[in-house]
Amino acid sequence: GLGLSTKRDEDFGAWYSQVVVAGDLIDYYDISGCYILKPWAYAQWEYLKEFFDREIKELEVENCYFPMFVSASRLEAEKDHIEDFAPEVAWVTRSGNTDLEVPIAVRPTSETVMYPHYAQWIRSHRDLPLRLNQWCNVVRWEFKHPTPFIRSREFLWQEGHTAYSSKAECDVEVRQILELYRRVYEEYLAVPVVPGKKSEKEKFAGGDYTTTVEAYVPGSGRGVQGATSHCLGQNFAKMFNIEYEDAKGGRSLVWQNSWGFTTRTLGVMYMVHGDDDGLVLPPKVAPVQAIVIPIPNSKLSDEAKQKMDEIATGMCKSLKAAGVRSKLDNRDNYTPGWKYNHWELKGVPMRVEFGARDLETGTCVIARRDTREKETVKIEDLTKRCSELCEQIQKDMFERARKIRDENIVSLTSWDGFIEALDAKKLIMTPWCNTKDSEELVKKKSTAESTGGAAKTLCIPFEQPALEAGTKCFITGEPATCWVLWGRSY
Ligand SMILES: O=C(C[C@H]1NCCC[C@H]1O)Cn1cnc2c(c1=O)CCCC2
Ligand SMILES: [Mg+2]
Repeated sequence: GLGLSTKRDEDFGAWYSQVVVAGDLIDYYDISGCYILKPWAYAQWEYLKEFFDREIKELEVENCYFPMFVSASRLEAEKDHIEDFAPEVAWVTRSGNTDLEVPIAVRPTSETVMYPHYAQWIRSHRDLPLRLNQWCNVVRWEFKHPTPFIRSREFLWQEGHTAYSSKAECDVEVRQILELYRRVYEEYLAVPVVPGKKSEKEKFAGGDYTTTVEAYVPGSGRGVQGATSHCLGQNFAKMFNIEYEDAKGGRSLVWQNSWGFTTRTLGVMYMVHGDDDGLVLPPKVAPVQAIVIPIPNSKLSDEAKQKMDEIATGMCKSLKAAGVRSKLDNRDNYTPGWKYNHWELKGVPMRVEFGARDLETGTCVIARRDTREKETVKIEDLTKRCSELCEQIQKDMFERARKIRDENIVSLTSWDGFIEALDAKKLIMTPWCNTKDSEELVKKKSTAESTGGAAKTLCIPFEQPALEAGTKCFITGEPATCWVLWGRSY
């Protein structure tokens, strides 16, 4: 289309940078790694937020808001894992011309902000479970190349932080939340994900175990961590002394979870579904699902043109009444061609073309953005058809993405072909002995034997293929204990 000068298969990174601007999602900002979320993108974040917020409230989670500033003493309370993140922490060191006595950190995540207060609030088993969530921004001064939505120095997310009296309750909730993340991707963003457990090397170091939903970006062949739900065990309870008097009068430490998803979800969706004409939005998150474009021609009398506008306005009204988010583009300062290109760049799922001839025949044309198929319908059938198409397009986009994802996962039982598969933009399932050393070895070998970047484990899928007794780990030859999914990743 007019807006994109780079084709997706030519240079995926350049294509993506253009498509997020041409689709009117973001504007660049004068501070590196920061982006402006324009209304077209923010509305999509709101759809995801609306769904997830409603669902966690069903799980009796309550929203709250904690300060974005963290004292150095609190931030450094969790020595072990903070040090390898330290370079990412942004600090406020002065106000006006006056240096602060003690620098203050900007939250990169809120465990250390919240948990000293959890320790104050949780005294008795009657104070449990405590389930809080906040929708907010966080700042991480990343040094890797920033990518809109995927990696930015400030991003929006929700972070849930819960405390229970038993590990069993944590284990249940971890998976309930992970299922909600799967639904965010598969039911709203039409992006298939692999739910699974992170390896010891890849998990959140401060926690007990990490579960994740992993997506696949065909354009780059990379895996991407979609959202994470961690069981923290009692690690933070020990650190912050979050203990309570249990029913028998004894003292116990709480068990905790923390879970988050971010605006990265949107970037993954744009990468998976976008094409050379721009964004392709799944109807569930499309701010406009049907754009109605009347195409008057010069031969029409004024009253005929007036009639067309009235009918087109009526179409929008009827679509809205049926729950289809529609908009009328009858601006007289743009040509139909310009409008087609404009709304294709923005990824609007359906375009309704209404021309002079349609006025006589009482028809209009629906053009699908995903398949580009066109169909002529009677105007009285338009609303019903668009409602049906919203569901059909959502389903078709998901199935198409799943087929492509499945075609790009190969299984290997030895190192042979591993690098070739990575270079062919594949993800790789292998039998594995599940040790940190073997994962380090794969990272080292994949760095040494290719220029495309190291491979890491994305997750140990909960859905495990059969593992024949005696199967060997693909890299160490030791007995394999599971199948694991490898890939280059964002
Ligand atoms: O943020 C988490 C764990 C947890 N935080 C709450 C939401 C879910 C989950 O992401 C891990 N983590 C990632 N990145 C960083 C930190 C960190 O703790 C701390 C310092 C800066 C960078
Ligand atoms: Mg990070």
